[in-house]
Amino acid sequence: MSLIRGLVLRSTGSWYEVRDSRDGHIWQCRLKGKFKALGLKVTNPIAVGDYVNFEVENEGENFGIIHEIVPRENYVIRRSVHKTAHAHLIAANVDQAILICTLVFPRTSLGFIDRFLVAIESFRIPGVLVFNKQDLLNDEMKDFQAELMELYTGLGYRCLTTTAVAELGLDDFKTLLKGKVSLLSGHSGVGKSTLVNAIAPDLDIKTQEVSTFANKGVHTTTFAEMFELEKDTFIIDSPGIKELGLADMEKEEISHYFPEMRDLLNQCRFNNCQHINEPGCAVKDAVSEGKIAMSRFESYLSIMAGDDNRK
Ligand SMILES: Nc1nc2c(ncn2[C@@H]2O[C@H](COP(=O)(O)OP(=O)(O)OP(=O)(O)O)[C@@H](O)[C@H]2O)c(=O)[nH]1
Ligand SMILES: [Zn+2]
Repeated sequence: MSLIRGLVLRSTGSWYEVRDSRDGHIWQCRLKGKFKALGLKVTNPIAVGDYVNFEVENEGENFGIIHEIVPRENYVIRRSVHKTAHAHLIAANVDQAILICTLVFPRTSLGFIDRFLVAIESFRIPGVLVFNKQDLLNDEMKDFQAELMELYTGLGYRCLTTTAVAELGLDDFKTLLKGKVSLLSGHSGVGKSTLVNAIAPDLDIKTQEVSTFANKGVHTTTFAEMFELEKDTFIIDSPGIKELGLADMEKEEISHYFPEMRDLLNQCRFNNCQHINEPGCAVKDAVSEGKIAMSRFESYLSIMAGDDNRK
């Protein structure tokens, strides 16, 4: 029996919409009875962005049966708040994670940006910040934004500016996406839909809420969806930052997801230093010397303190 390679664009938990890698044809697939997951402890074995090998079940009706998953480059999960419970797989094989931000209407806080970046660092996915609504910034805000862009570019995150409503910066945004699988995130109201609609008017990227019944009561599970903007260019509309939760992250891990702290970590006096108030802390020294931005250190402290990560 010959298997066909395909890309999972959408899933409801029991059905998978799979794009035939040969011709882009869409198949409705279900899992083979004895399907073997990839060993991750997750509630759903397959997510959007997964490549699978499937068998044609019914050519005329476009039904297929998924036999196996192709090993993943990376994946994004929503960790469970309860350590014993399984995590939810959001997406796989993501080339970059883009946060759409705005400094006004609504203002994306620095804490929120940093939480996003910490989450994607933990998944080892490159991060990009797109600052939208340039038309609404006064000079003071523009200066502030320039400082932020310098800060984040210096940390290795690409930064772009756009004005979706006036179609400014859209070429850069398109170039950013071209040939890649991008996860798009951002607070409601930052202009995510406006941006995507401006570059791909035929799409309708409304996030889909799907309710599923689990053993004990009702759960609302949000599944991400993948869209093909043009050949080989895909976006995943991710349900939001809370999906990239830091809930179950170990405290010792967090500093490793701050690129500016990483190289200093073995220079602290105590090897279990939490970089909060220990003497001889290389991270705190770097903060006092201005080598680490105060806003980043504040985000670090707030994540360490377990503050709500949804704001
Ligand atoms: N002034 C200005 N307004 C913008 C810009 N981009 C989007 N908007 C407006 O901001 C509002 C929210 O935009 P949406 O595209 O719906 O935002 P969203 O991020 O998709 O939000 P959800 O649909 O809730 O997820 C709309 O009224 C847009 O017209 C921009 O660059 N400048
Ligand atoms: Zn330290």
